[in-house]
Amino acid sequence: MENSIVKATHLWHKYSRDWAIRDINLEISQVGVLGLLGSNGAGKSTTMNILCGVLNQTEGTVLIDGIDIRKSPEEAKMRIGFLPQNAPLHLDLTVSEYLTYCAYLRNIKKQDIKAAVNAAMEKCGVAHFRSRVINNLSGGYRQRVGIAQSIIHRPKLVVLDEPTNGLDPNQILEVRKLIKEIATERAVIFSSHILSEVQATCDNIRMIEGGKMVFADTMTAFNNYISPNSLLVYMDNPPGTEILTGIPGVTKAQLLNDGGIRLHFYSNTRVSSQIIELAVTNNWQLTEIMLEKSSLDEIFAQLSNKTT
Ligand SMILES: Nc1ncnc2c1ncn2[C@@H]1O[C@H](COP(=O)(O)OP(=O)(O)OP(=O)(O)O)[C@@H](O)[C@H]1O
Repeated sequence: MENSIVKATHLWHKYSRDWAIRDINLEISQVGVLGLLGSNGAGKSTTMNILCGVLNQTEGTVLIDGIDIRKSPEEAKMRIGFLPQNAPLHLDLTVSEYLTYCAYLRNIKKQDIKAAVNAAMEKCGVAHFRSRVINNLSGGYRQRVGIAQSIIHRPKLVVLDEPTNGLDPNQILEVRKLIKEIATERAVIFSSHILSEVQATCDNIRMIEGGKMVFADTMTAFNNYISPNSLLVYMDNPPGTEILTGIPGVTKAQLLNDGGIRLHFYSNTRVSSQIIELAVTNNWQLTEIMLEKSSLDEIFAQLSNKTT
């Protein structure tokens, strides 16, 4: 049987007194993007640094392509590309000088360096800036160069720690597109504290909160899990709550102080269209209807409670 690209088992880490991460397990066997979502201080960077062998875990094991990163770090790290939160760029070098330097550090054979640098520049869309000093590139292009250094040795796993942080909306879209492209050939782990960012980029999601893994599944399962299950309705001529709770799928109708009604319903039921149809038929004079979405904090809280 083929080895998993990465398999982390029972990872615990303590910087000083408190545990920064507790019993994190993670396995990737396929190419694609896995999103590591968590609020600030949740433990994402700690996990990523351990996966990349930059930080030694207090407990647990990390296997990269079956190789224990603590026992055979050089061999394991040949299979990993890493873009830490602060990209390790040399601002005074040109793009091609910097990537050539990275290729040397990655022990690429001398005769193969030029081709490796060209391939990484092409893939990341920076070939036309090969002679430009990195200091003179925009944030988005610097991040592309950071991603280029992470794939220069064609690793099986690329780990990107908050790669879109600090970029403007257009740059974010471009970097997301690039991440998806590089993930067609390898496994990519991508961290963010922004839910929409992970939703837009990832096939699978792992959520960390308070150092613990609180959700591990596909993005589709996550979206189903967090799909809204309440809506707010405002009507000038509302019916009694007993009529509303009689609508198939509605579990509870709650009168609000501002005159609105909060309707709770089972997910996957088409309650809003039923309300609209009934309001027209019965002259309830519907003025406003909107789905209520949980905030990320609420989702974290729900998931954390579920697992503790
Ligand atoms: N070098 C360190 N020494 C002591 N504590 C640390 C160190 N680095 C991180 N921590 C603590 O470990 C916990 C997890 O931090 P970590 O940086 O892994 O979180 P994160 O999810 O990456 O957050 P952010 O998005 O803010 O970087 C936090 O409580 C943090 O304060």
